[in-house]
Amino acid sequence: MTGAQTRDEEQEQEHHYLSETLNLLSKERERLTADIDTAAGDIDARKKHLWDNLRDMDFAEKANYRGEVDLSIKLTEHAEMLHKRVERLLLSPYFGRVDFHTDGESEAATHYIGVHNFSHPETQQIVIHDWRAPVSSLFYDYETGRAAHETPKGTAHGDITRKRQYKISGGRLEYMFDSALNIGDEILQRELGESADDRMRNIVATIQREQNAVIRNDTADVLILQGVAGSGKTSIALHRVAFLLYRFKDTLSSDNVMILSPNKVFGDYIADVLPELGEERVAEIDFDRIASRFLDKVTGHETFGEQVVTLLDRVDDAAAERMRFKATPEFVTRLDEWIASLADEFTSAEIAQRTKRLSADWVADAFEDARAMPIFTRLEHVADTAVHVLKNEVRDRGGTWSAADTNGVRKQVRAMLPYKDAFAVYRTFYSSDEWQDMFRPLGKKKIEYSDVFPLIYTMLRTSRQETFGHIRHLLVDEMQDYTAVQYAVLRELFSCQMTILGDSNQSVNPFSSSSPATIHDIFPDADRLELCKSYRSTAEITEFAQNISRNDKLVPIERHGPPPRVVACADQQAEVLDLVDRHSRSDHRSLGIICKTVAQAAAVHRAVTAAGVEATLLDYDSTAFGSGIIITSAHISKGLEFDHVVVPGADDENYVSEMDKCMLYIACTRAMHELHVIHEGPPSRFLSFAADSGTAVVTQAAPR
Ligand SMILES: Nc1ncnc2c1ncn2[C@@H]1O[C@H](COP(=O)(O)OP(=O)(O)OP(=O)(O)O)[C@@H](O)[C@H]1O
Repeated sequence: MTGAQTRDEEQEQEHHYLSETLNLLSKERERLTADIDTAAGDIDARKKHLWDNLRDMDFAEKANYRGEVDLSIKLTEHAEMLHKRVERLLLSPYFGRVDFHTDGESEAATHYIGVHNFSHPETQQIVIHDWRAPVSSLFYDYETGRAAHETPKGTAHGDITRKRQYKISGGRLEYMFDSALNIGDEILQRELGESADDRMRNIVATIQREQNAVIRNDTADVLILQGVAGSGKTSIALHRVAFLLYRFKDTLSSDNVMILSPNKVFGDYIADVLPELGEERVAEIDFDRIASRFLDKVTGHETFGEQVVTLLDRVDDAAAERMRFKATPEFVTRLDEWIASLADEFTSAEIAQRTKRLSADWVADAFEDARAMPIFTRLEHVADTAVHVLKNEVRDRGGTWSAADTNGVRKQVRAMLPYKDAFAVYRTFYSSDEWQDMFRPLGKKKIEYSDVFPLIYTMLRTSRQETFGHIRHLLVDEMQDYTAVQYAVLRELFSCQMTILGDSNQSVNPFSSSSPATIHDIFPDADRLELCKSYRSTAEITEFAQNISRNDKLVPIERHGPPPRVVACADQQAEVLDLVDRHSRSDHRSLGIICKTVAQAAAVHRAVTAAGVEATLLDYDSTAFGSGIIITSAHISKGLEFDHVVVPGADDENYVSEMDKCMLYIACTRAMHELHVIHEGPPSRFLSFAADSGTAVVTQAAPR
């Protein structure tokens, strides 16, 4: 009875605290709205004044006035940003509370934790702590009992006397839990049980301790994160970016961060996480865009997607061998050695202009002086110096110097190296008998994907190129799909901190994937962390996927749902339509129909839309994720997730190779709540476990 009363009292206190907080936030919103309106009026008035008096102002006055207008605009933008934060806090001001009794103090202090910091406008006391503040680590890293956190005065030791979690939506307290543990399972279970959103969402209220260690690692220059499917790698990496932006706010801004994502759809899917965390979106790039930037004027080239499509269609042993050859760190070493040896092929010769000459010795000295430069930049330097010297001599004697003279000198210097450009250097790398089969262009003007990054690397190492000098943190997702030479390219382009994450079980190209150990060899000083708990899927779906491709380190979350279904059917299209119908009658929102290839996905899309169902096809040209029913290939579905997943075409003739097995694994691990795998002929060999292990319901579709 007393306990119940206490609980009631506590509930009342919490409701009271919430309404007080909302009150303060509302007042702050009003104040900011008024500030923004006044500032907007002020800017308009200043602009008008400037316009009306433009003729009477001198240059300095105009510049001064414009500076003031710019400053007012910046201040207004800042107020608008604060306004947005307050609006967000009004919906859900906080999600956690920690009461911490610092040693030597008379009582415990209560700290509420939310997505943003908020201080009382009059007393300046902190009402809500930003989740990234040092004190908030008490919430993520400790159970009740002894704990410590950093303060400006040093480490504060003491006891956590209470930990509480809240779910507040639309400004209403939906539920709260006291938990002695790290982050109580109940809220986590509820969050995970919800429907998938159209976009990736933030997980700030339920970050787990091992995930927090990744987020708050602020010392690693390069951090390599291996994590099983659904372990929160991508979410955690984005929270880590938000944390670093907060932690280093004086030196790091969103303009200095870039995400290297597998494709544009994925970029769109994750685009909201940082804004939800109060940070601006950051720039994105993918390897295909890097390839276009360097190669568009040099040669046509296969894309990664095209390579995957070709491999899924048919594995050509010779092509596989070429991929393997170019995927290793040793290959980069050989290419480096080859590039370093180019200087030995330079033969200095006399440079002759109409009336003047420079001796071969002069050229050799100029070439030697520029030894720190990449070879083609070095040649340009020699040519520039020669032009400069000769031009001055000619002009000193009253002669004239023309563009043709400059070109003539350049041509002569270029001819001292037997290679016209980086492409010629790269082709010659394969001229030995031993390696000549390793370079096989796809026709006259197109190179294989496996040559794309070796060639770009050769370009970067043989002449100075524009790099991403302003980027100070690069996040690389799907690390297993990139080869050593791609990492070497990244190192040339980005001399900055990196967070590199992926899962070796989800490689899409078995001939050119990299393990965390290989990547660690490339970045020997990197910190290596691992996430083994899988959060996305029910335990049943995770167990099913484990049977396709086992990872003994994986720990499934204890969340249950219906067992996956393996359905034999006579008419696959009809079965897909049945499942679409069944999904539309469920409480869940998203359905992913994931095929092995884009061509298969396009065929299913045609059939489904012909039956009047609205669905989005995601192929290699897609740029946005979309919502509702999505039909795509396993490769494109990487990183995405859906409430329900249907995998059509799970026949033995379709899923047969190691690469197919990877695709099947990726497709199945996209499901959060329900998984249906369907086949018309004999089921794939990778599903043979299903019939006898009891990890799935194996059924025959009802006759139609
Ligand atoms: N601590 C957490 N609290 C709530 N949800 C979580 C947590 N960690 C992960 N999740 C959820 O698990 C799912 C998988 O997360 P995410 O996509 O970041 O994982 P991943 O390791 O990148 O997956 P994959 O490699 O399979 O694409 C998401 O729905 C995410 O919200």
